[in-house]
Amino acid sequence: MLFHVKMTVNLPVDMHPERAASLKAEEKALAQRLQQEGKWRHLWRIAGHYANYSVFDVDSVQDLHDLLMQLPLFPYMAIEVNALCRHPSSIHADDR
Ligand SMILES: O=C(O)C[C@H]1C=CC(=O)O1
Repeated sequence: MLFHVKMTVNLPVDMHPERAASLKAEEKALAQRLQQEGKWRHLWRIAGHYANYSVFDVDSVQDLHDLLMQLPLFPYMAIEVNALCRHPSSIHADDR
């Protein structure tokens, strides 16, 4: 199942810079692992924002929820989820 996810990061202004750097490093490591595993299919920065558009390929809504909740930056993100299905005019056979 494919999901389009928007994540907007809002770190507290008073968060210690070392804590912020540590969370970002943990997030990056997990994000890259999930990309290598094929679960995090796309990761795009939204220009001008500390936010991203992502596409996840997971087995269920529960899997998506569990994945998002384990992200180190999860407590500091506003997350919007949209489920995707195949468009009848798409020429890409790997859409699903
Ligand atoms: O930077 C972000 O958009 C937040 C988050 C998503 C992946 C990652 O490494 O950090």
